Amino acid sequence: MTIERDLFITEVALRDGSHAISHQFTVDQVLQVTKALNDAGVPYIEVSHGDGLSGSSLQYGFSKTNEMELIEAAVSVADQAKIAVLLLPGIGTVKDLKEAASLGAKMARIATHVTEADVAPQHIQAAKELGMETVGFLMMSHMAEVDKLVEQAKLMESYGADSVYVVDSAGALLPDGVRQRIRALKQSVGINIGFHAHNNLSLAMANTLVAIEEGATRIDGSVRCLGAGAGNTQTEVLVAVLDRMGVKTGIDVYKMMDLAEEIVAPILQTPQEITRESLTLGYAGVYSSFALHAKRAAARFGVDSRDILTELGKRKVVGGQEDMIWDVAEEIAASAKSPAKV
Ligand SMILES: CC[C@H](O)CC(=O)C(=O)O
Ligand SMILES: [Mn+2]
Repeated sequence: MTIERDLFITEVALRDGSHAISHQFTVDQVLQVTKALNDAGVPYIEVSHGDGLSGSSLQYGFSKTNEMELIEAAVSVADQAKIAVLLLPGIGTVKDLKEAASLGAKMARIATHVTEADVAPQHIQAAKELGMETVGFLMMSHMAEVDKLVEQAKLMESYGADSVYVVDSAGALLPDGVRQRIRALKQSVGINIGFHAHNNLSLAMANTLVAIEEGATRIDGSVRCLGAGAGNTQTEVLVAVLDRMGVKTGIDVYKMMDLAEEIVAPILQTPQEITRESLTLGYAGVYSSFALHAKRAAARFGVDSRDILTELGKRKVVGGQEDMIWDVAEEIAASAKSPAKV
């Protein structure tokens, strides 16, 4: 039976949510969550370290369980859903992609900074050769003007991506910024357009609805908001809202509610909410995955995590520069001890 869908939701809790729980997913958790999502009718489920394949490291945080074991577990219970993996060129390699594909992953999302799509062709082409559906994932999209974003999306299209995503990694975009970006992409590229939100300014749902209004048909969500920072667009809520709007997602609302409550909520160390750190991420335009690192650095150096994040925003620090979090914290602590003379 083919399920009718007006758009396709990718559930990212088992990848983006990895940041929120310091990459501590177990095989058992992944089995339970994936099976329930699959049975609810979610078409794509992303499973990887939070920073993508091979992200497990001192820089980004070590995974409790090897992600290939998690991918294999997810594939074993997903008889309808496709398992997706995220890869950041420079962190993950073509070898990782091959391994994930051999385990049954069917979608590769190749993520680059919004101005650096030109590091993606090799990985996109390798994913296509492996028979995977392929996404160009333009992170920190708020940092690029619309024209630049269009240029980069066209590059992703030229490399063979099936879809291109506007990724609001910092949860910093306002609805009008989403509207302009999705509208411009819709007019300029011929592939599917996707949107990935973070809820740091409590705008994930509103921004996602604007993206859909402007023609995005690939949408990310995280159940119970299990994603970096304040999480992503809450999948079970999105499914309910779209159902009320008459938009077909092919996903069962009650099953989503049940899995959110009974399977995902118990995994959370603390409920996902907009804390002062996550609000600062959106306010200052900082990568959502920096929240926990900044909180730890703040505790270590006895400084305010908001000062660290605000300074990172001013310096336009991007993913891959996590070591800067500690440098900035140390600098703030040092300048507090010896304030500059005026
Ligand atoms: C570090 C990768 C990042 O978490 C990808 C992503 O979901 C985003 O940029 O929002
Ligand atoms: Mn994200």
